[in-house]
Amino acid sequence: MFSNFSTILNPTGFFYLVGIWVASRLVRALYNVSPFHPLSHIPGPKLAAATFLYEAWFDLIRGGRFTHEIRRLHEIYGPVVRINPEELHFNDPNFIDEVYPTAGRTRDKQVHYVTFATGPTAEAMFATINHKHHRIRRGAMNKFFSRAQIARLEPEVKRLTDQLCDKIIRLGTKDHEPLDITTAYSCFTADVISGYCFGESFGFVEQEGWEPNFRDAVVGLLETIFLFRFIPVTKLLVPLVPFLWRWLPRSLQVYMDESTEKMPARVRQARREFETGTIPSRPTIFHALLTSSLPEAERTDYRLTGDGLSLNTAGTETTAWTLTVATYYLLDQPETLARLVEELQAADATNRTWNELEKLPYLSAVIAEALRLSYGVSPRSPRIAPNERLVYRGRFQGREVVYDIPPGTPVGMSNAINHHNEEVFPDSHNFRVERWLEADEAQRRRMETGLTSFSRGSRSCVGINLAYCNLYVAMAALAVRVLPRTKLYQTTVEDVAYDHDVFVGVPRRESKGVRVVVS
Ligand code: HEM
Repeated sequence: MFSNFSTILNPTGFFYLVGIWVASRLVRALYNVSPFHPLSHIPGPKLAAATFLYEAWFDLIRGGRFTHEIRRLHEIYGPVVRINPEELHFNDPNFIDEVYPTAGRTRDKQVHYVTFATGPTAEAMFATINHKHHRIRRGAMNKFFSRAQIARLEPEVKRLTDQLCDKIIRLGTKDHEPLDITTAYSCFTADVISGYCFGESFGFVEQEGWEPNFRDAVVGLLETIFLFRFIPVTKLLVPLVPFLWRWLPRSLQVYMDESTEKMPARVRQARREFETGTIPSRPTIFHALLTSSLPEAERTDYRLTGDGLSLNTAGTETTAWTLTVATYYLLDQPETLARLVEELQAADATNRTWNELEKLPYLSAVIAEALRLSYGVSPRSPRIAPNERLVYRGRFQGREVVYDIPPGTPVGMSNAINHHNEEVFPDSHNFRVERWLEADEAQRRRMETGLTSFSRGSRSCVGINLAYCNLYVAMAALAVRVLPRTKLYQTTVEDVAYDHDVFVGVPRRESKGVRVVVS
């Protein structure tokens, strides 16, 4: 046996093995583009159908630019495109509910999509492949994020919002330094989530300045997703990160400390309280999961830590970026801000509840438009119907097209494409609040369907109520108290315009952020 092993390890054996591997990839690529492949009838470039290298070129090498390429492919090939050997992409709002149906129809996630998750987050609800498995995990979390539960949090969101507005004004009028407003908003959203989910706010708004915060660390970590997706072996390096501690930037150190020390400690404390029957003063998501009907295997410290970490990352930058996009456009379009302030002042908005704020039409339209142009998760988020044959019927270049989609095919749509469908959102690159107010009933329904910021169906955002509560309460207060005394500083539309994906959509790399000065 050892002599066989050493034969393989000698240079000839090694090249022999590499040769076999390359030949097997070539045979696979040929099969992928052959008429025998079950997706051979779906249009798309042959190279994309042959190999994942096509996608890797745009996402890994060119840095998160595959969604732009997918948009281009739809222009050439129509509403359904085969974007890699196994996966289809759709550009048709009428098909949203087929790709993302409610829990009654089975939808798995695709391994290729979630493979970037590492460590405990690979065990989080978000990364769960199997539909039934996900339903069990999600069932335990839904109640914690229900509208009624979030409404109880409202006084805390209000308190943090006031603290945020006070601090922006205090620091802005003291040192007159330009402020990267996303950093401030990220401090706020991280504090809300930590206060609600983990029983204790991180205190980023309360601290003297805006540092530390998780913003740079989260964006930095999201930058790794394509590396992990296309070269999964690089995930083996992740356990080395704690040993690189003192060479890491400060923001990453704070985040790593949170992930590797503090989050597991919170889980352990919640378990101690659960086991000793202690009633916590502020129950956390971990108490909710431990007291739920989750099976024992689902309640390990490791898995609960994964859920905690993913809640932290999922909710912070998404909400902060939506507030940033709203802020940019309101400052860039003074007449829009004036109309919003007029509505808010007439309604005495800073003393209104979330429920009451949601009834204000102009504020709601500002939030909808900010969600549209901030995208949430910008690239595609595929789903698999393992046992269901989907049938797509649509039109392309004046003729009807019908495609039969075999069970087990990953199918997806992208917010960065959905939100620029010109038939649904004419003049889609402009922030036009009025589109939501002037639309007739039918057009409004089309826009509500086409707005997929929180995704749809069984895997849609579990934090949607928390996100809306933050957005309504914070937007109302910021618009009345902060924005009328704020100006953009060396910031243009390029600093909010979608440029590439890092899971969420972000502007060009040279951007210095949305910077403001307060007087
Ligand atoms: C404007 C704010 C937000 C946007 C636009 C947003 C968007 C999304 C989207 C598009 C998904 C689906 C991802 C996929 O298909 O793979 C998602 C899932 C998720 N979001 Fe959010 N989100 C926001 C805020 C939040 C908040 C505040 C939290 C919680 C604190 C949160 C927690 C989650 C979790 C845990 C999932 C995974 C759900 C599951 O797998 O069942 N999000 N979000």
